[in-house]
Amino acid sequence: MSKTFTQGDVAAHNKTESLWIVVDDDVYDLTKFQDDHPGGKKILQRVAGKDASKQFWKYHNEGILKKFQKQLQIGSLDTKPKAAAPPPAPAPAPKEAPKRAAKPASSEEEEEAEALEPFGAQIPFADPSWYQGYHSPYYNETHAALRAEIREWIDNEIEPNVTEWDEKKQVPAEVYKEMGRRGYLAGLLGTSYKKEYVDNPIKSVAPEDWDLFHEMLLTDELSRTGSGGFVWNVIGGFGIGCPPLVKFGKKSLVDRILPGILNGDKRICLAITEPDAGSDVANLTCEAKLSEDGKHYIVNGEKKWITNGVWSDYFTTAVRTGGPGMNGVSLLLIERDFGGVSTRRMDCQGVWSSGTTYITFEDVKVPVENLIGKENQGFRVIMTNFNHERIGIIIQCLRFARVCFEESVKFANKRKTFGKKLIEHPVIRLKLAHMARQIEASYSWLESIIYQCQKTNETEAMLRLGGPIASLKAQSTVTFEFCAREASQIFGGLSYSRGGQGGKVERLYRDVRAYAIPGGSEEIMLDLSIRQSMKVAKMFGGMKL
Ligand code: HEM
Repeated sequence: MSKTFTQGDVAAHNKTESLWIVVDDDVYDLTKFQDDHPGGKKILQRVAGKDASKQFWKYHNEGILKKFQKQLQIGSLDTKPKAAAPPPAPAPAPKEAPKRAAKPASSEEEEEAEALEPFGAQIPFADPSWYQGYHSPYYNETHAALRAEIREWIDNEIEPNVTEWDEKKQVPAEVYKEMGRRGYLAGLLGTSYKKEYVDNPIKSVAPEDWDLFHEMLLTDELSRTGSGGFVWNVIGGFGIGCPPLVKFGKKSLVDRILPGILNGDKRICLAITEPDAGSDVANLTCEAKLSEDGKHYIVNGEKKWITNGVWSDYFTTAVRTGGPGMNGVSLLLIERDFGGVSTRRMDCQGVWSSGTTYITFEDVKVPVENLIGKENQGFRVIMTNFNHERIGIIIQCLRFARVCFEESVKFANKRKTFGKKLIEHPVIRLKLAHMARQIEASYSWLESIIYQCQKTNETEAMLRLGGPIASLKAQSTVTFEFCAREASQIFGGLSYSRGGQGGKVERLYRDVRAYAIPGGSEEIMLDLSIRQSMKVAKMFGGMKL
């Protein structure tokens, strides 16, 4: 936007027929837009030809400018200070970057390691503390480079559109493709980076340096959009449907279908829950009967609340191949092309753009090569997968809680009631304080668990971390719910209506149950956390009570 104008130029356009305003030293021509302005045209006509920055920021958040700038900005004031040169694009981390993350070397080396440069808006508690220059044993320059790479993409290309996508209940297919093109999908499997299966490995981190903190960061930064629907659209089905294939599928099956998925051309989801079996997985009824020649399973049954099902090419499906209970369950990779698969979109309270689906399988003929793991031993695969799923839920919930906090802090610093800004009222600060303490405590526990996952093999993690992960899942959904509620009270009516300044909070409030119920409800999680932890402590020879 190279054109410059004087104050006088702008002042000359102070009529309905030619209506210009200034916001933050930039000049906008609202002549055509005034009739479409959701706040009304009269309010714009009152500030025609003037600097309307103060009025603008009173009624809108940053997203509005991002969205409309291209269309309405015609230039800047000649008095606008020159922008500083943009920071250099994130470069691949140098090979010799200090490897503090989850690989603390000698204590001497650790002492020498400096905290990373501050990053982001520097609002305390709105980002994790290492974004504000706090020391951390978990992160190094590769994490900082990845963080900058994702944030740039989200801020510029995703966030401005998320509300529209949520209302349409669909994210353009191109965005999932872009996830593949950027090499993100290959890093979201709860294991090492799958470089050999992708055309473009991730830019800012060498695949051999990839760790679970990079994975956490990716999910966390995607969640800054403040939309469970968006996050689930791009990684929901994939993040839970693909890991069982990668970890337990036959090599020939993995080689055939994984590249299409990781490059963003094909989509996969996890189909476990049924109309009559949710957290009670051992009771599922969708059946798979082996054909007489032993070459196929014939699958019949229904699945419900399946994220991404409507758009999926592949379904990692729990089926009954044996007798009742957990020892008769197997996992099959069902392909839509086999025929007999019907998907219907479900209307739900939240996560609108995630594509929650009802599926029917009618005489679907599935080759035995598509069995994931061993016959009748699918329950173990499902249980292993749960840890990864729950950690994903925890990361998202804690970032959503931070979004509620961040939106509240920003709003409380501009909205005035009874002659004072909201932030000057102790009752509002108390709300923020209760939000922050829960977010930070939960996040520190999350970092510790991620570190344990990194140090522990999958079986040990399933046994020893299953209890703490279940507990933290409940802790994070309760924290999210609390923050969504308190943010909503702070925004008042603005978070009761959809869109606008309280739009993110309103949306997240609706998304809460999509986190508190699936992946193990709060009640089941809390009970499991104690049962599992006690059982494992006994198994490992401790707790002689
Ligand atoms: C670049 C110029 C502007 C654009 C693109 C714009 C755009 C919008 C949009 C999209 C909304 C819908 C609510 C939302 O999504 O936030 C809105 C609402 C509103 N706008 Fe503007 N606006 C502009 C300038 C202004 C100015 C200068 C004023 C005041 C003098 C104003 C006052 C309002 C009011 C009062 C509302 C209703 C807020 C509510 O529902 O609580 N707008 N505007």
